[in-house]
Amino acid sequence: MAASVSRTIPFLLRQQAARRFTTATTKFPSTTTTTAALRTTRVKNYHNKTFTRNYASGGPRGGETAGSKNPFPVYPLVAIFTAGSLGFYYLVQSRKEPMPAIEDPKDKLLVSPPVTKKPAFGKGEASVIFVLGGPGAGKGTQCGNLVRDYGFVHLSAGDLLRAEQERPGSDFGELIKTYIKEGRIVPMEVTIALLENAMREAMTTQGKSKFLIDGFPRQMDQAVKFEEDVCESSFTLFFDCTEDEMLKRLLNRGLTSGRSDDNIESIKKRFRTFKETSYPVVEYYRKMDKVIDVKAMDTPQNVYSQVKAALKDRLSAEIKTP
Ligand SMILES: Nc1ncnc2c1ncn2[C@@H]1O[C@H](COP(=O)(O)OP(=O)(O)OP(=O)(O)O)[C@@H](O)[C@H]1O
Ligand SMILES: O=c1ccn([C@@H]2O[C@H](COP(=O)(O)O)[C@@H](O)[C@H]2O)c(=O)[nH]1
Repeated sequence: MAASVSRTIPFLLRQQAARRFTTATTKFPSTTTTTAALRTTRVKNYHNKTFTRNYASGGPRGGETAGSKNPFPVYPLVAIFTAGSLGFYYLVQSRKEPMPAIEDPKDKLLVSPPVTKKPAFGKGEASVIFVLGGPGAGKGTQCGNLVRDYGFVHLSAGDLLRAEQERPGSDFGELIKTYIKEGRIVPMEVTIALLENAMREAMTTQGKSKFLIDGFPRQMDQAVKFEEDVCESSFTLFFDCTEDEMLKRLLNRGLTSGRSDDNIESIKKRFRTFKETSYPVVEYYRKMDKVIDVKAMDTPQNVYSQVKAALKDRLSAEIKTP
C-alpha cells in the first residue's frame, strides 16, 4: 500500500503539470484522429507549433470532447489517490502496537503494609518492669526485696542463660558459655525465648503476672523485639552506680559466686559492653519518660527505701503495697 502511494504522488504532480499545459493549449485549436487502440491528438503549443499526442485508448473521456480543457482522467485518479491514502492511513493505524498501560507509581505499594502483630501477653494479662544498671550495681539484690514485699516474679536474664548453659542437651550451652565469659550479648532470639517461656510458666503454674525482668534488654533491638513479641514494659528501674564501686562489689562477689565472669578481665569487658550497647536502652526509655532513677551507691537498705518510694505512686495503680 505504501509503495502504491509513493508511486501515486509523483504521478499526480505530473498530472498537475499536464493540466497547466493543457489549459494553455486550449487557446489553440487541436484535431483528433482515433483508431481502435490509439488515439492521436494534434495540438498546437504556445508557439503555435503543431505536435502530436498519443493516448493509449479511447477518446476524450468523462464527458470531455476533443479539445476539452483536460486530456487526463483527473477524477478517477483523485478518487484512487484518496482511497489509497485512506487505506494507507488505516493500515498504519491498525499496525501500531497498542499503547502499553503506564502504571501510576502512586498505585504501586513501595513498602509492604505493616504487619500488625500482637505481643504474646497483652496489658491486661501481664505487666513487666525492666531492671537495668551496670554489672554489680545491685539489681539482683533489690529485685529480691521486691519479690519478698510485692509478690513479683523475678526473672534475671543472666540467670536464665546460665541455667540454659548448664541444661543437658542444650543446643546453646557452648555459645552461652563463650558469650558470658567475654561479656558479650547472647543473640536475642535465645534470651527472648527463655524469658517468654519463664513468663508463661509462672503465669500458668503460679497464676502470677507481675514480672521484674532483670538485666534485660541489654541492646536496643532486644527492647524493640521483646515489646513487639512478648509484652510491653510498664517502665524501667535504673540503678546508677560508678564503675569503681561496681568493680569492688563484683570482685568481692567473685570470691564466692563461682561465676566465670566475676574476674577483672571479664568485668572490664562487661563495663565496656554496658556503656556502648546497654546504656542507650536506658536513654531510649528515658526519652519516653519511662525511667525511674535510683542512686545505687548507698547501703542496700537505703537503696531499697528509694526504690519503694519511687515505685509507690507508679505501682499503686496496679499492685497493692503491703
Ligand atoms: N548497695 C550495696 N552496697 C554494697 N554492696 C552491695 C549493694 N547492693 C548489692 N551489693 C553486693 O554487690 C554484689 C553485686 O550485687 P548484685 O548481684 O545485686 O548486682 P547486679 O547488678 O545484679 O549484678 P550483675 O549484673 O552482675 O548480676 C553482691 O555481692 C551484693 O551483695
Ligand atoms: O539479656 C542478656 C543478659 C545477660 N547476657 C549475658 O549474661 C552475662 C551476665 O549477665 P548478668 O545480668 O550480669 O547476670 C552478660 O555479661 C552477658 O554476657 C546476655 O547476653 N543477654
